[in-house]
Amino acid sequence: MTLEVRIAEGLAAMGLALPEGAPAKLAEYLELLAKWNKVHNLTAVREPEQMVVLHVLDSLSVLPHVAKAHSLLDVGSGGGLPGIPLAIARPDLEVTLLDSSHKKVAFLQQAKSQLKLANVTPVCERVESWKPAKPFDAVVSRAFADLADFVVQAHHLVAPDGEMLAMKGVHPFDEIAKVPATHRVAGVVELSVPSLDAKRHLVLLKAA
Ligand SMILES: C[S@@+](CC[C@H](N)C(=O)[O-])C[C@H]1O[C@@H](n2cnc3c(N)ncnc32)[C@H](O)[C@@H]1O
Repeated sequence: MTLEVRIAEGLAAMGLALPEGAPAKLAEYLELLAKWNKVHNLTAVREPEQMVVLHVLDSLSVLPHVAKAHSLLDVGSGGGLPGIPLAIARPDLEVTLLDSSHKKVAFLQQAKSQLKLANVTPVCERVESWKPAKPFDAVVSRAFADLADFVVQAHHLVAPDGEMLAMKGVHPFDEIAKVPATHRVAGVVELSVPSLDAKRHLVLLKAA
């Protein structure tokens, strides 16, 4: 089975209808990530089936929860996760990929140009000191920081009626207890990722 067919199968299992050509582009992204990974060590996940599940399908499990957003910031994007799969799934969504590592952002620039992702903007900055021209409707992170640090470091980047979304594994009860009083947990959604034998939760945070 090709990567593209495996991705299409996973998307169908999740009930996600993506634009024409998206599975091929997602496969091209994984191939580019695997190629760069040989030299630059961008992600510990290297096996193709694991890349499909842990990178593409895991990232896209967030898609229904950013349906109303017009702009999205991926904080600590690394190799572009979850931001690049979301940008491929939603060409109308303006996606900014932020990372403080020059090496990671060089890869994100390459991915933008090779995959022709007109809606993607890579940025090399530290999140806590970055001052963009406009705040974002959705500020998302995966494997970036605990909830309290995510709120403290990234809250200034969220539009007044926007939302922060943190991708987590098991229900993060302990982290939720430490969310600063400036913010409230608006919801904790259990995410379903086909072929993944582990828990996934999305924590939604809003200004209190
Ligand atoms: C564990 S990686 C996660 C990458 C990606 N989100 C994923 O799920 O595969 C965390 C990333 O956060 C970036 N990072 C750490 N501190 C940062 C900061 N203060 N501002 C921006 N990026 C930061 C690191 O360079 C790294 O690429």
